[in-house]
Amino acid sequence: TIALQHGAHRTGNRTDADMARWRSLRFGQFIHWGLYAIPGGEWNGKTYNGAAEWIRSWKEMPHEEYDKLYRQFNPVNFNPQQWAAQAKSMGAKYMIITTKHHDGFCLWPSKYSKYTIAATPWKKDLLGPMIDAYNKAGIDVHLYFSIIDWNHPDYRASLKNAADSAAGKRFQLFVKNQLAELLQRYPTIKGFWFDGTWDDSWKNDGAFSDELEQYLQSLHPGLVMGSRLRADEKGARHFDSNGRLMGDYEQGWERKLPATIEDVHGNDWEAVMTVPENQWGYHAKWTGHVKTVNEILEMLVKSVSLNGNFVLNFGPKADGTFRTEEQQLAAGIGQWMKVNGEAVYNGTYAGFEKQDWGYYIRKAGTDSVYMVVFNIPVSGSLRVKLPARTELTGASMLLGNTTLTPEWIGRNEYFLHLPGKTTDSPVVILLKTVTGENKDKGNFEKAK
Ligand SMILES: COc1ccc([C@H]2[C@H](O)[C@H](O)[C@H](C)N2C)cc1
Repeated sequence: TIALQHGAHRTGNRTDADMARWRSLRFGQFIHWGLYAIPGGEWNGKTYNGAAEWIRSWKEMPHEEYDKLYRQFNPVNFNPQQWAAQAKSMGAKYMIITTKHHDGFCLWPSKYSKYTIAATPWKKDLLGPMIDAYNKAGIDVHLYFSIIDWNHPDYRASLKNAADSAAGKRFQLFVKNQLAELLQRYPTIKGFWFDGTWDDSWKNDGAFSDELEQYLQSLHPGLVMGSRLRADEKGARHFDSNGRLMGDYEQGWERKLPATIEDVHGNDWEAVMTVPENQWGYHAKWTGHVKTVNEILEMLVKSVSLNGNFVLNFGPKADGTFRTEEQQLAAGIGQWMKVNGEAVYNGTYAGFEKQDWGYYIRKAGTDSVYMVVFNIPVSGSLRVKLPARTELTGASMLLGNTTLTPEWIGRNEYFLHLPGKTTDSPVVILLKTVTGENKDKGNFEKAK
């Protein structure tokens, strides 16, 4: 291995209570909200086909025009209690809010910048009421923070000369001050979700990112921060130059999921997902495929079955309301979660061989294994293949609490026959299993 000062400082996952809590929550809501919601992907009658929150980078969007938008930001319909109630009914257990996206506009009245909510007609802090409302609804809040800051005069993508280096140093202090300010103003937050850390100016100063992470942990012990913050001294990101994960969980799964348990290398991880193909901030005209409730549920269940968290993104409008599609998704997901959420919360990799009908999820540290069925076979019979020396002693569908009698079909395989009625939502079955050492004679004797 390569000797590293600023690589990973830990092998294996964090085992403390704060990380166990993050791991147990499994389902989060991302919220991208800021000035980009005003144009909503459109400018002067033309549509920006990229991500709406990147419109400032669009050549048809004059920077000075974008930078005046704060003068009209006035979310008169913003109702944080409604936001929190919607998230709670959807079944989200944590929320990640953009405190400052790449454009540098701060949703809180930072004393280190003039480009904040205080300069808008709304004037008031948006983060405080939001965090309070979500916490009151029993939902943890994490703060998204972009290192890239297109508004700050000292931001440099790369440091080419002494002047750049001096600006870079001022900018690093600005970042450190704003993050400390956020922790001081919002002490109940549980973590930072860093973004915008791919430029050379950041990548080439692994020492700073390492010291910053340790500084933030010292201010707020237990803080959960993913792998996007750090670079090691050789410019490696997410995984250090010895291939070891930096940060508390792998944070690279953006609009994509791992395929198998091998893909996550035993690390904690989180996937973040947009509803349309690639829009985080509000875009007036979604084009392309808009994901359905069942598609989102499958991504959530697949993530949990592979030991990960899943975060669904919402992009509120400039006035503070959510678009109909997002309201309907939240309601549809929540309906399923009300009955089946127990298979998601505290869910972990079951250690069973994946079957075609869907996903196994083990309730952390227990013998309770859930089957979440997305593909009901034409036979209506689900093949359940258990690890060697494991016996299936019972099964029940959560919906209607219907008991299913396993039909043993040899060694450690069983059929579960679903009752005739069809359904258009994933079916969750709770399995009761016993493992070799403490099982009765049962079927293994016959099979010998
Ligand atoms: C260059 O490709 C990018 C860069 C940044 C992103 C940002 C999005 O604006 C959004 O904030 C997402 C979470 N983040 C990775 C996405 C793709």
